[in-house]
Amino acid sequence: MALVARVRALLLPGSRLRGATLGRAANGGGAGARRALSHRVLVEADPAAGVAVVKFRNPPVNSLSLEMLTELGICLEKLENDKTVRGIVLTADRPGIFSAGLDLTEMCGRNPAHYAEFWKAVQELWLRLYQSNMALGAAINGTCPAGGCLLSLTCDYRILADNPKYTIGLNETQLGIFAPFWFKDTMVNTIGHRATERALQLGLLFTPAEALQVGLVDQVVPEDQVQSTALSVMSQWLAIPDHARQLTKTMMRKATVDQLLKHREADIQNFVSFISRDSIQKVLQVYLQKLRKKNH
Ligand SMILES: CCCCCCCCCCC/C=C/C(=O)SCCNC(=O)CCNC(=O)[C@H](O)C(C)(C)COP(=O)(O)OP(=O)(O)OC[C@H]1O[C@@H](n2cnc3c(N)ncnc32)[C@H](O)[C@@H]1OP(=O)(O)O
Repeated sequence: MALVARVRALLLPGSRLRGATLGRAANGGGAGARRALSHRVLVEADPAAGVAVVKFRNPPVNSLSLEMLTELGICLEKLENDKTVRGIVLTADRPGIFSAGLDLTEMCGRNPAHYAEFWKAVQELWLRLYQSNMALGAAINGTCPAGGCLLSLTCDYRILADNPKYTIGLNETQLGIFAPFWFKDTMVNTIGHRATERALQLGLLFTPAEALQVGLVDQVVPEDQVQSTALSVMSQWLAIPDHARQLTKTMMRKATVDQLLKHREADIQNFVSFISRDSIQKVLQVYLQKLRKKNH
């Protein structure tokens, strides 16, 4: 289903996204701050600063399900069309888990049409974020594996909470799957080829100190200062004239974006045939069961 159709489905009577509002904040935020609510994404906009904080709230682990991807896409599209917003900070509504990455239940026991729809939504969100004209910051206030790490890598800078429990990285190989070429390219563009090769083959999840050392994040700060630091760094990015910053960003990212645009359909087909393999289904099911067993 295309984004428009998925949005329609989410807006059907009964959907909690229906009637989402952008009103004056009940609390928090500066003068004139606005707060928009959808089911899984909370937006706190500060028009005076030109910044919106987009908070993930998809319990229990902020996984990127099809619905979460769609809501995030809608929310970003709205912000892109809002002339008062020049920068966005992505964060988790509750500290602990920034995002557990792609929702594994979307990749297990479904049919090929579902896998294709899901992968298309992952591509769309990546394209929207990676090509965004806005300045994007990640205030990483929790653990950040795989697809969660990818989200943060689409941003222009990353601030990570100084908590050794919070790890970040593309750990796909540890699950028995692997990061597709555009995940890899996004990481190469951030930390370079050799560090990416090592990180991806070993499926490394970096502690804050390691992430800082390898350049996966730009700053590690005390947990209660992640958002305020991300906002203060944002003011440096917004001090640059938009057109100059945007042209530079496009120049840096265009080749990577073009690769996916050129191979988009093939990438979907490759994903569908890979994820549909019995052997891959089995490893994903075992991994999910292990996660679930912990709690039962
Ligand atoms: C030629 C081929 C071309 C293309 C090939 C492409 C190949 C495929 C590419 C796919 C790329 C994949 C990207 C991903 O993002 S995969 C997801 C990776 N994520 C993880 O490994 C994280 C897994 N989760 C955890 O480690 C922990 O849950 C976490 C540390 C995040 C939190 O721990 P905590 O103890 O707080 O919480 P629980 O583990 O108890 O989890 C609570 C419940 O949430 C469920 N859960 C967790 N993570 C996920 C997830 N990613 N998706 C769905 N559900 C998840 C977990 O099972 C618990 O459920 P129950 O409440 O039912 O027990």
